[in-house]
Amino acid sequence: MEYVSTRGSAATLDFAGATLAGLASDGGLYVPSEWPRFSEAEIAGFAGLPYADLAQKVMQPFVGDCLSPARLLELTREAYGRFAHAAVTPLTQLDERNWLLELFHGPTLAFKDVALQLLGLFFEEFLARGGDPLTIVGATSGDTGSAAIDAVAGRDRVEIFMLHPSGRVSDVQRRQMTTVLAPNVHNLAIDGSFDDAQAMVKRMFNDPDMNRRFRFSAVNSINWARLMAQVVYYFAAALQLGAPQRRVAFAVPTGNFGDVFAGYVAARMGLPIERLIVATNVNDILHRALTTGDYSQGTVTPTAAPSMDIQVSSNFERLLFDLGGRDGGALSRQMAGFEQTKAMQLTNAQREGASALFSSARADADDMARTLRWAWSECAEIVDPHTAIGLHAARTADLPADVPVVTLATAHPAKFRDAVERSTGQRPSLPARVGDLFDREERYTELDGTYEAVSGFVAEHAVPRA
Ligand SMILES: Cc1ncc(COP(=O)(O)O)c(C=O)c1O
Ligand SMILES: N[C@@H](CCOP(=O)(O)O)C(=O)O
Repeated sequence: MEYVSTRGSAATLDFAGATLAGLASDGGLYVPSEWPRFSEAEIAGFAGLPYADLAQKVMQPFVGDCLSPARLLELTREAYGRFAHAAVTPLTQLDERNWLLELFHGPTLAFKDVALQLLGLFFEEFLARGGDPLTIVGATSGDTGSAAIDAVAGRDRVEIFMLHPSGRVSDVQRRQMTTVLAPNVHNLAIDGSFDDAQAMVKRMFNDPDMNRRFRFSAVNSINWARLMAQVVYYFAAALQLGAPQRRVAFAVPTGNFGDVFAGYVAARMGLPIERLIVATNVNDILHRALTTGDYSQGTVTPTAAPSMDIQVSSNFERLLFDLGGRDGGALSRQMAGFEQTKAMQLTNAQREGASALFSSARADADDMARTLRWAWSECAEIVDPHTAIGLHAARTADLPADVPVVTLATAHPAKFRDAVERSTGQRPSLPARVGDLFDREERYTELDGTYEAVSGFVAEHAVPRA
């Protein structure tokens, strides 16, 4: 399998190359040159497989000959053996129609672990084949940071710099990052929003001087390997609900459009998905884009679902590329316009293509609180605020009556226990594996939100190319 850039001019890479590169050198994102497709019989044959085995089958076409099937299976077994639930991503029924896909049984209690536990192993595997040490620079609104740090802390030949917006992540999220004291981990709290942090990361990847000195890679969902691993749980859930004979809809709490893009990939691979419902909070650039075609960046409003406080959704570029005829030159011009003016209109092909599979809903603070209370009082489930936004979208979606709706439960409620307690009166406790979080020492560096401050810090602490 070959990987091409959404902006058309970067070198084509294989899976290992795309994983280590993270972002393409022309500023675009890597995507497979074509979508592998399973037949209905092949999908039916996946039913009942253990999660790690299913993961190997779904991912092998993307990995190609960079890893043998036996080696990929060893890695998926190692990654998913670290999860606290035997099913890895168990499915829970809420009512006649609504299901929750619990994606928070990994080490850091959010869906990011599903991909990042594996990505840490891929880095180790591919770095062992030679080349310069890696400098990972990432941006987080709370969850990617802790999952990525857990995945690479203490690993040889990897240094990680994780930028989070100062004061805008929950206490649990911050401590999950800042109490990891491994020498290769650098937490940077910056003035500004997640979008500012993400823009800085992308700028560093395209800074010629920094690139000459350091070999950068990404742990955000701009890295294709992140999304590839997330495709698997769409198959796992749909198979349990009767796919491929039965169609299933998914409601996905969305910020950077990574998780829901993985659902799109599953559909392109042949999984019969009725609809992908993009659920946003009041930071609703995606809801506006999907309903009116207007993709224009507003200012970020802090909410009780802080991981979704995002107004520039990196992976939307992958969708626009695929729906716009895979024309890298045209997309490059469209994105350059957006980067200059902070606004763009979707083309007719992009709008029509998106509306065939996606719909969207926006939840404000009241919608979220009401849904948290509904889940607790009617279904005896405590969900986290992000999941509540997904559930709000699931419950208000216009779908055929016989289609089950799976809401992705993207984080453990204890990560956001103040917000959960405010709405439900229930304070979820932290699972035992992170129980001493508030007794641990914290270490992080506060930086002003300028590129110079961040790149200067990275240049001082990263391991240069040989
Ligand atoms: C708990 C939680 N839910 C939802 C999201 C949104 O996912 P995505 O950015 O892939 O759209 C995030 C952050 O990415 C998150 O941390
Ligand atoms: N919500 C995310 C934001 C980064 O998203 P990513 O999926 O692109 O890494 C977070 O929790 O950090």
